[in-house]
Amino acid sequence: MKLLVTGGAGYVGSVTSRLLLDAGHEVTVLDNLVTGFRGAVAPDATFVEADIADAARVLTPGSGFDAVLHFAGLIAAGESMTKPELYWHDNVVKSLALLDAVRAAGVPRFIFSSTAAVYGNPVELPITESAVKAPTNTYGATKLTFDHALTSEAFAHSLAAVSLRYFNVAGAYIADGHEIGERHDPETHLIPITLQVAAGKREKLQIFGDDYPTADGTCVRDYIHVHDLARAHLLALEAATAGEHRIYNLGNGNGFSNKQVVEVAREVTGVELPVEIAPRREGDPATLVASSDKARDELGWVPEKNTLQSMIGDAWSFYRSHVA
Ligand SMILES: NC(=O)c1ccc[n+]([C@@H]2O[C@H](COP(=O)([O-])OP(=O)(O)OC[C@H]3O[C@@H](n4cnc5c(N)ncnc54)[C@H](O)[C@@H]3O)[C@@H](O)[C@H]2O)c1
Ligand SMILES: O=c1ccn([C@@H]2O[C@H](COP(=O)(O)OP(=O)(O)O[C@H]3O[C@H](CO)[C@H](O)[C@H](O)[C@H]3O)[C@@H](O)[C@H]2O)c(=O)[nH]1
Repeated sequence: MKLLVTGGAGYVGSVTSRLLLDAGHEVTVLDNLVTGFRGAVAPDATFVEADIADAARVLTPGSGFDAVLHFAGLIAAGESMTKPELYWHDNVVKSLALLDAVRAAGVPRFIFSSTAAVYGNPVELPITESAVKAPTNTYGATKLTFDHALTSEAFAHSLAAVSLRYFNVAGAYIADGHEIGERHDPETHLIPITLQVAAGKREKLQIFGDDYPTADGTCVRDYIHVHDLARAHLLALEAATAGEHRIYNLGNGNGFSNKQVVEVAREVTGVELPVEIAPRREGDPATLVASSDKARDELGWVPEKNTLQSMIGDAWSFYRSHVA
């Protein structure tokens, strides 16, 4: 297929581009590099440095794209509480402009990076796709809003839309001579921050809150290896059906507390990581654990790298050779 990958200079988009290219697809990456890196774009993809709001430059009528995979966006849940306007603009206003361009160019399929953050504090665990959606942060609210836009787009204009609701993405793609991993600046995610401490780039790790209603008082998250996540996009492309908006949770169904993540990072890196308990971060739900049964049943998706050891191990390997 001829594919447009927005956000292909970022973490998940660059790994997925690699798998798409290796599967024989033709990939154009569109990214404005606001948080991404030119060097992360797959060398055998065509690169267009542009904003998604200007996607019509690439998605011209007759351009013949078979699908858009939309990874571009702002992703820091904490920042979305202090600078919400940035999130509404990038994740909704500009994403709607992208959708206009998709419609005008007649692109039949659209795969969207949605998030576990749409659910907020779950009423029941594990979280299924039909669970109550009550985001506790602006980031999740913007992603849910665009999910709604896709539902109406599929219904009204026969788009084959798929939203993949990722839980916490971790690890690096390390295969066939490629090493592609997470590189956010500033970094806000727990695992790479832990690795920065292990590498001596930060003095200590702050754990945001230890008074949550969880076994050890710290937040619990469901981590998914980026390689498994990228594979789900290839399956979603195959499954996308005109006039339907399909939605799938992608996680492992296992929750790990922030303290457990630190313990495994200590094992993997061999470094005694100094930790300080800090106040809660605004907008953080206590526990997020996925049910991915629907993705398993309908897409045939089975996560293969589902231990924290493998995720933190791959992230550490990438970090030492490419970031530190
Ligand atoms: N990383 C996670 O844990 C996680 C979890 C759930 C969902 N997601 C979603 O997955 C997607 C990718 O996440 P990531 O971790 O790879 O993020 P990332 O920050 O590494 O990549 C995002 C990319 O989008 C680009 N971008 C942002 N706004 C743009 C715009 N207006 N026009 C063009 N390019 C733009 C950035 O330059 C960057 O390269 C995001 O939509 C995010 O919300 C990520
Ligand atoms: O220095 C830090 C950084 C994070 N945390 C904690 O670690 C947990 C995980 O936080 P991350 O920032 O790594 O990830 P989030 O759960 O906030 O969010 C991530 O996963 C979500 C889905 O669950 C979203 O989609 C989002 O894009 C992505 O940032 C949270 O309890 C957070 O408070 C710390 O204690 N210290």
